[in-house]
Amino acid sequence: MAFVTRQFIRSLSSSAALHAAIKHVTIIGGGLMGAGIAQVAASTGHSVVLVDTSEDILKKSAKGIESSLKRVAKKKFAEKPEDGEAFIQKILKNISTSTDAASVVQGTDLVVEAIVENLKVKQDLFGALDKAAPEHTIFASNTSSLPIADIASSTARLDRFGGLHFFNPVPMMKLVEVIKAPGTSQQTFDSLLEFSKALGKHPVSCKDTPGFIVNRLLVPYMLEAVRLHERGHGSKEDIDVAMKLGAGYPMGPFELLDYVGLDTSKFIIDGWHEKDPDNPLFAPSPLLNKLVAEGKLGKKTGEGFYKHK
Ligand SMILES: CCCCCCCC(=O)CC(=O)SCCNC(=O)CCNC(=O)[C@H](O)C(C)(C)COP(=O)(O)OP(=O)(O)OC[C@H]1O[C@@H](n2cnc3c(N)ncnc32)[C@H](O)[C@@H]1OP(=O)(O)O
Ligand SMILES: NC(=O)C1=CN([C@@H]2O[C@H](COP(=O)(O)OP(=O)(O)OC[C@H]3O[C@@H](n4cnc5c(N)ncnc54)[C@H](O)[C@@H]3O)[C@@H](O)[C@H]2O)C=CC1
Repeated sequence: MAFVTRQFIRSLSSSAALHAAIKHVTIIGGGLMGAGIAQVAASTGHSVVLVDTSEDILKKSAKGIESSLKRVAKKKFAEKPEDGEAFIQKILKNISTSTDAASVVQGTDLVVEAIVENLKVKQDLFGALDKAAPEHTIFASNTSSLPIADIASSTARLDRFGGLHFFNPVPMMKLVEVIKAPGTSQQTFDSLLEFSKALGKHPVSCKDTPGFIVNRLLVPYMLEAVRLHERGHGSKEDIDVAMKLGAGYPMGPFELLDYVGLDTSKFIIDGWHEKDPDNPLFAPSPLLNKLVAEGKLGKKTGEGFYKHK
């Protein structure tokens, strides 16, 4: 009995220590998602290192974070703009940047990866980070569509590896899917749930199944919208208006595809099609492939299904 009690207290205190430990976060990938995750983590008092492959990309990420914070501050401090500026500067002070992931993970409690949606590239990154990061560091991927277990297999810390799937735009979207892979320990999963709550998000628990919850439903819907248009059964404008006014969605499927990025959408579809070639839900779209081949990747490049200013 005394043993059970001592063990129980020990497990409570070590789990409390782990929760308290998620203070220093390294975000790898400063694109749409990584910049948003960095913004939210810094805004909730975490110290953040944002990593990408070049200083130029990191400068663009920092600019994006600053303009997103300006939108938040404008609303929050409408009466006192000078307080808004101090609010922005305080948050920006919590973020530093680096192009050398291996050197910065040495002081981190949690790594959140938000790089390109490619299994091999993610495995190579985590394989290298596994050697550089301390024992206690938890690894998490923001993958939209890849199995967490496959990404984690490049490391020797399967118990300290899980999924943290955020939604775009991260500062606005309340949901985080927390994914427990077969190897993820309960303690790691609890820490990821706690971390999501500390960010002010609403976590849901997911199994490590294709697309988790949201994308398993969203991807077939968005692809079917593109196919409907490809069959000549509706203009993209009409389909978008129909889903906004008829189904209450904030964006139509073509607007959302442009917002997510057509390259990322194609990576997801191609990956699922390769694994399940006979499934008509994941059949590739000639129109989407054409736009990606032309470098029209959506909002981030100024043109996708639509032109963006
Ligand atoms: C086929 C393959 C497909 C694969 C897909 C996989 C991708 C994934 O893995 C998972 C995903 O993320 S899926 C995408 C999920 N996101 C959505 O569905 C977004 C839908 N859109 C919206 O919710 C609103 O249009 C939205 C919130 C974006 C904007 O709202 P509005 O339309 O009303 O426009 P605004 O008037 O500009 O904004 C409303 C308020 O939000 C503030 N805001 C917007 N963006 C912001 C940002 N980035 N940072 C800070 N604040 C931001 C804006 O200030 C405004 O506030 P108010 O002034 O109070 O109105
Ligand atoms: N776009 C979206 O709406 C969502 C995307 N995701 C997922 O998040 C991840 C990132 O997506 P986005 O931010 O949209 O992509 P993005 O293309 O906007 O950004 C990816 C960033 O990662 C950087 N990068 C690539 N390889 C790297 C490496 N080895 N080391 C460091 N940085 C590297 C790139 O330079 C780029 O800045 C993907 O796994 C995607 O599936 C998840 C939720 C929503």
